[in-house]
Amino acid sequence: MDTSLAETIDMSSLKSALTTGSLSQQMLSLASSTFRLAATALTRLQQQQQQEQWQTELASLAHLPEYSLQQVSWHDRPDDCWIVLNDKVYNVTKLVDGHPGGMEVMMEQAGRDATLAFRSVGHSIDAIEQVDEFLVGILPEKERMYLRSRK
Ligand code: HEM
Repeated sequence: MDTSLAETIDMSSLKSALTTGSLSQQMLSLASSTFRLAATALTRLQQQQQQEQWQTELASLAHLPEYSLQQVSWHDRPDDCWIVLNDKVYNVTKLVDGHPGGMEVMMEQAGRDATLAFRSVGHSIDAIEQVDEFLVGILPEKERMYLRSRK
């Protein structure tokens, strides 16, 4: 093959490879920006939904008395046992004896915030629904970690 023809072919295939490469890079970068935008929008939407859910829950709890963590800590005996779950205060005295997970685990949490301990057990839906019957109050706003009002 004549050298100048070979050079022309190589140059044109190189040019096309480069053009195709940069085009696919641009498409990749566009796709990744779109994905990032969609992910950000989804996160915002989830945060907004979570806020709305908290607002609704807060409104339904407005009638409850507020008890501070210090007040809850005074109820740390088997015959007077309170715990905090998700910023809400529960008088679980009647559950202590009959708790399916045992009295000891319950007493380890007596008078304390038991949110993480309760969650880490992986209680059933039934157990989570049962919690409501022991509800007696809510933490004051400055001590809440989950149920915050919109600022
Ligand atoms: C109002 C509060 C609570 C209620 C109504 C409750 C209810 C229950 C129920 C119904 C079960 C049987 C298993 C299930 O259905 O998930 C259970 C198991 C258990 N609970 Fe609770 N519980 C409460 C608080 C706690 C707390 C604060 C702890 C502390 C770690 C705890 C630790 C456990 C453990 C270790 C088991 C055994 C899990 C197993 O055997 O797989 N529970 N609870």
